[in-house]
Amino acid sequence: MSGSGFKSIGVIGAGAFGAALACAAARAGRHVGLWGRDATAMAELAQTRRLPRLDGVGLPEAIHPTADLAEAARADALILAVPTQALRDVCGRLAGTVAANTPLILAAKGIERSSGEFVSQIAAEILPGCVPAVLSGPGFAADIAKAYPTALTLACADGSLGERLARTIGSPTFRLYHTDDMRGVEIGGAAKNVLAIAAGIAAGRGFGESTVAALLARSFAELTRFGLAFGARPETLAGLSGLGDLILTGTSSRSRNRRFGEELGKGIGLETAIADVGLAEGVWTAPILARMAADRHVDMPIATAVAALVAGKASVDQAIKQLLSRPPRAE
Ligand SMILES: NC(=O)C1=CN([C@@H]2O[C@H](COP(=O)(O)OP(=O)(O)OC[C@H]3O[C@@H](n4cnc5c(N)ncnc54)[C@H](OP(=O)(O)O)[C@@H]3O)[C@@H](O)[C@H]2O)C=CC1
Ligand SMILES: O=C(CO)COP(=O)(O)O
Repeated sequence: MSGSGFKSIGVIGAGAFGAALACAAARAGRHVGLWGRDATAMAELAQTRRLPRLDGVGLPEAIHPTADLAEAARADALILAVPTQALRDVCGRLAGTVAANTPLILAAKGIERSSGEFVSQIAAEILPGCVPAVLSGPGFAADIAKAYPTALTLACADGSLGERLARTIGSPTFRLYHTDDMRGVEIGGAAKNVLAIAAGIAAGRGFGESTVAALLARSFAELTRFGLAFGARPETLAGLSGLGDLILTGTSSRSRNRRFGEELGKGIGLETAIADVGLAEGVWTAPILARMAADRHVDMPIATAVAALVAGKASVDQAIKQLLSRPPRAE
């Protein structure tokens, strides 16, 4: 099933999502180089061909694990699947290695906390000769690796290139919708992580599903207000990468962001919760998201409460009291 997409893909970042996207690309008939920074771990993966982080899924034959960045970068298109706060550094390491006009599919979900830049802005700044695209939507890495039916959105300013990229890594079980609204797709992925922390806090604190549902509906209102203020299209925000991913992340304890919130809700301290769940992008995006919203006078009480919590400026009880003291207004 190799279709009319690009022949080879380099996946930069061999964590859960990078490995899952490598499996998807291999399933779509591509030759895949999978780069990870830990040479020992990559050699072990090449030998065992098992992905313990993804419930032991086997590594398809078409995937070549490597710790040589230049080797993985010699591909028709790249997928960048490192954490948002590491993206600038990794793009810098790719500069001088990656060929001009290479499409870069950005898979991280966050906003850079030092600059307030979205992932496509970071890539455009550090690798101006490449063409950014953004992949986001509801899909846990393990589900994608196991070829459970999933649907995500791939955004690229050049619509025909976006469609070609979607054909390159998409398949009947990895359904990729396409759009040219990159900003909308990257905002959905970044904001939903922060808002899912709030849903987790409510669940962890022992409140029922009614509370979580109300919180998620008001979270979606916040995500939409923020997105519109930053140039996103409403249909993108209401689609897979916005509402779709907010539903998945805000309701499933398999989400690290939601689990981080659950731990805080149960009274576990910040540092312990961070260590327990691993990468919860919302922890790092919350403060900058709240600041960007305040600068544009966008009302985001839930995201702002999460930002105060992760900065250690409010306790869970104080944040809840603050939210519940807001007068209900016209919906
Ligand atoms: N997991 C999921 O279900 C999904 C994740 N995403 C997004 O994908 C991104 C990555 O998440 P995920 O793969 O789950 O996270 P993981 O923690 O599983 O993996 C992150 C990977 O990035 C590597 N890494 C971290 N910092 C650097 C750096 N400075 N240079 C090079 N490599 C680095 C890590 O290497 P090392 O192991 O050596 O530390 C690790 O291999 C996040 O933005 C996340 O929101 C999106 C959709 C689904
Ligand atoms: O983005 C995700 C699913 O779409 C994964 O969520 P977590 O990063 O919270 O685990």
